[in-house]
Amino acid sequence: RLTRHFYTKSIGDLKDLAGLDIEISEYFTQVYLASESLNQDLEIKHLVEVYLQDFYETSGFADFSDAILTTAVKISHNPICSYRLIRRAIYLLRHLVLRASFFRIFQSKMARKIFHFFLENGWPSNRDSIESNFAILSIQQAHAFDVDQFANGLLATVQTNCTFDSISCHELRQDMASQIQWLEKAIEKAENDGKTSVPFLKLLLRKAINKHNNVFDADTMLDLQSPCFDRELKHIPGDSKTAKKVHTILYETLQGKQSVAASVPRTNYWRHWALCSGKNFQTEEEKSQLFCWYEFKAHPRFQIGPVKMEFLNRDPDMVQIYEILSEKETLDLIRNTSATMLPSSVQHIDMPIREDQLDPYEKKSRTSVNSWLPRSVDLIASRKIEAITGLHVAREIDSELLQVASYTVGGVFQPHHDELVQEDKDLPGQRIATFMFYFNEVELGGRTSFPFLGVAATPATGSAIFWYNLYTDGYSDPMVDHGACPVIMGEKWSANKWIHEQTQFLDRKCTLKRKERFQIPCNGVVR
Ligand SMILES: O=C(O)CCC(=O)C(=O)O
Ligand SMILES: [Fe+2]
Repeated sequence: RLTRHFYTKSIGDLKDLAGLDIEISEYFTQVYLASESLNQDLEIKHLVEVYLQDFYETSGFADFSDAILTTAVKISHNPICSYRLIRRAIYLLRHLVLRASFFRIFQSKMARKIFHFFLENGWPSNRDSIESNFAILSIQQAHAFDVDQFANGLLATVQTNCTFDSISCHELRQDMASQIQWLEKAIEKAENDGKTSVPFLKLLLRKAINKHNNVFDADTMLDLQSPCFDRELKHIPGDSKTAKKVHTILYETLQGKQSVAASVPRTNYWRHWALCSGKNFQTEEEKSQLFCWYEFKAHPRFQIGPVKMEFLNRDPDMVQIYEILSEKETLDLIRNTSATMLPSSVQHIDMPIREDQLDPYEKKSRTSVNSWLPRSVDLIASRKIEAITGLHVAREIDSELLQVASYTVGGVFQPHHDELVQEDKDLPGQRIATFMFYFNEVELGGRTSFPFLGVAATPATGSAIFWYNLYTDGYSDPMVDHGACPVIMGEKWSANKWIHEQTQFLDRKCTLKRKERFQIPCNGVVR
């Protein structure tokens, strides 16, 4: 193997770890119940107890609605279970295995299996720990999840069996308001689970409140990134419960639950997050232009098998095309990709605010793994894109290789524009259009939001979304910024086909008129 596992970003790697963890726990349970051998080393015995308690507290009782999925999949699909799993591996399992007597006591196939697994794939590292924190905080931030409910396992509308313990709550503390809320939760949890020192947490909380009150400024309260509460906090237990987070106020404003002075910034982050949790900002007038239809004219083949299409937006036109790939085709493409995925990078990021003003967890603009499929593999998909869009796609000069990406729980791609920033001389022109497939349905979250259009697309198996990135004059259309919302539960597989402008020139003529848009026809008719 050339690469280590990416436990927090790659769903396959995470499932591997979950599978191993289940086997380990079953084995430890047997040993613990059956033999006296653990009494030879009381420290190991204690570590095994702690490990098992952690396992049974979370994954051990994993019992989610879908009976078809294996336990390892259910665990990797749940952000809280996955978070606890990664920590169990980093802090508890490593401790255990590194003890000199481990292999003496567990001279078994299982011990060798553990050893080989981590030798081959690498230990979950400090980096995995940071990334899993980031994942949880992305979910919390985008959805304004209440700390109390989130810590007790509520994910939007789904109550799960996994919860955060006092150690997790302590680790999840961030700046200001979030820090205070997580620390209060950590104290509450520590009073019951005894895993962390309550006086220590109280000290941290006192410090956090002082810091908050020092930084808090009522006049600039509604500034863009204020991570504060809406007032100074008193040093009395539970005071923060009656204060509102400025984040929450802004969020509720966008949700339409509150109206706040016009000074509230409407940056695309806030809109992005609100879109992620189901809000829509299109006007009634805009909505009245949307419809779905059977397309049977774009290509002769659609005469006998029309495709289901839907306008999600007009001007710029953005469509979702349904059931364009069969389930088998999506599974084949996933299978062809899985072995070669590496963490995604970005060429640039179109941010409304400067990088140094961002919270640490906003800095990671794209947390997924991806890889590119050879042209021979994506040919069927490319031909379908050609039939639907009327663009040239299949040849080397027409488009980039199909980029398949997958996201685990908490995986995001912050809002950005798909245009190429540094024009690559080898590539024939700008990315005139994007055709993006969804290979699966996401259990919860994972939409693609278009903050400026005020609409988000929902992943549906075998469907795709399509839009033009450029005006007909060749300049980029800023309205089609878009971002991937955090996956709350499940996993997400999508694939981008970036179509280049050069070979389209006979069919998509450029114009001298400024800022005119390409239109997507409905059975040959444009507006
Ligand atoms: O996966 C998504 O929803 C969006 C991905 C995207 O925008 C990209 O890869 O450029
Ligand atoms: Fe994109």
